[in-house]
Amino acid sequence: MNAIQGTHSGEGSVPSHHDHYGAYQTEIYKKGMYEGINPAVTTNPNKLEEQAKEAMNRRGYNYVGGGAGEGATMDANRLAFRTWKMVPRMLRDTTKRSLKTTILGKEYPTPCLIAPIGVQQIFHEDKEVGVASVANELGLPYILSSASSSTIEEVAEANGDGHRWFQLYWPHDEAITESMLKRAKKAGYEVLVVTLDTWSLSWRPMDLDGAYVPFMKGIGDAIGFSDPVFRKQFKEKHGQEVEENIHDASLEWQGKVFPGAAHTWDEVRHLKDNWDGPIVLKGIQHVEDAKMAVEVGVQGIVCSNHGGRQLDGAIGSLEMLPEIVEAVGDKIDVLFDSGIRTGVDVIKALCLGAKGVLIGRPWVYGLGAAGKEGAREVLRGILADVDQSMGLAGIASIKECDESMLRRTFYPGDRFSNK
Ligand SMILES: Cc1cc2nc3c(=O)[nH]c(=O)nc-3n(C[C@H](O)[C@H](O)[C@H](O)COP(=O)(O)O)c2cc1C
Ligand SMILES: O=C(O)C(=O)c1ccccc1
Repeated sequence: MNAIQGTHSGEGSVPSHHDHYGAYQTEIYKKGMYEGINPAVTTNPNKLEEQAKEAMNRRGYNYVGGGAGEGATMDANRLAFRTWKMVPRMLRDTTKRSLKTTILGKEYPTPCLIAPIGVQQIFHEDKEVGVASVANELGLPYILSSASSSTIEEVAEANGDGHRWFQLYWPHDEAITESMLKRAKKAGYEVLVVTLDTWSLSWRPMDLDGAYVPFMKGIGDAIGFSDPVFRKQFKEKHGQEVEENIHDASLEWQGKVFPGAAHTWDEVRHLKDNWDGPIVLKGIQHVEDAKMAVEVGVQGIVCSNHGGRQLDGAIGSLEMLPEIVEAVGDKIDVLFDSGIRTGVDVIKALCLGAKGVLIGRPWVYGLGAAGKEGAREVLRGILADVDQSMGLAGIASIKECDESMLRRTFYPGDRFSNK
C-alpha cells in the first residue's frame, strides 16, 4: 500500500460489491498518469457549481442553483457546516474501514442516499432513469421525486435490483394518493418519504426573473400523466386524453402535487393505512415537530430545509440536528440534508447523530455538466472522500462517529459561501 492508494488497490471500474469507495482516488490518478484522461467533472466542491453553470442551459442552472428569497437559508446551511470542525484521532487502526450502516433496520453499503430531485430532464436527457442506474451501481438508495420526468415504473426498471424509495408530494385527493402509493409499492419502492415543506413553492427570484416553472408545460409531470386515476379524472372533466391537452393537464397535476394548502398531523393516518412499509417525514426543523413524528408513529424523519429553497430566513438545517436527535432518542431514525457538499460534511452530520444523509445539488451539477457519468463521478468523489477522511480522522466504522470527534468554533473570517 502507498500513500495515495489508501486502503484498497483500486482496480479501475465502478465498485460492484460496494466496499471499495476509497479506491476511486487511485483510479483517477491512474487514468491520468497512464491514459492521459482527467475527470470529466471537477473534484473541487467549490468549483462544481461554476462548471455546471457553464455547461447547462440558463433555465436549468437557475432552477437548481437558485433558492428562496435572498438565499439566506442556503448560506446558513453552509455556514453551519463550517462552524463544526473535526478533531482527528491518531495511531488508531483504520486500515479496514467500512461505510456500512443501518437505516430503518436495514443494512446499506454507505450512509448516503440520493435526495429526491424533480424535473431532471431540464438538467440532462439522462434524467431520473440515468441517475437511478448510477444509484444501483454505487449501492445508494435512489429516492424518486413525485415531480419527475420519468415514471415510477421506468425508474424502477432502470434501478433494477437497487434500493429505491418513493418521495410523495401529497395530493389533497385520496384516490390519487392511493394510486401513487400502490404503483410505488408494486414497483418495489421500499420506503415512503413524505415531503412536508413544499405544499406550495416559495418566492424564488431566479425562476421568477426568468418567469420559468417547468411543470406548467408538462415537464416533470411524468408520474401524474402516467397515473391511471389522474388520467381517468382528467378525461371525465375535459373529454380529452392528457396528451391532447398538455396545458390543462399540467395545471391540474400541479394542483395535485402543490395543492397550496398543507395537510395536518391527523391525516398521516391515511398514509399509514395505505403504505405497507416505513414512512419518513421530510422537512422537519422544529423539535416539537420531531416529537410529533414519533407520536404519530412514523419510522423516520429528514431534518431538512429543502436546501434553502422554501422558507428563506429559516435556520441552517445542521443547526437543528443535535436537538432533534436528542428529542427523538432512538425511537425513530433521523436522516439529514441541506448543505452537504463534501465527504467531511457527511461525517459531521453523522457525528451529530444523523443515521444517513441525502445528497442533492452536487450530483445534479454533475448531471448537468456531463450527464449520468458526471453524476456518477460526483457521487463517487463524495464517497471516496468520506472513506479517506474517516481514515484520516481515526474512524474505522460509521458507528464510531460521535460528537467527541467535533468541536464548534466560529471565526469571523470563516468562509461559508461556495461562490
Ligand atoms: C433542483 C431541485 C429539485 C428538488 N426537488 C425536490 C423534490 O421533488 N422533492 C423533494 O422532496 N425535495 C426536492 N428537492 C430538495 C432535495 O431533496 C434536498 O432536500 C435538497 O436538495 C438539499 O439541499 P442541498 O442540495 O443544497 O444539499 C429539490 C432540490 C433541488 C436542488
Ligand atoms: O424545486 C424544488 O425544490 C422542488 O421540490 C420541486 C418542485 C417542483 C418540481 C420539482 C421539484
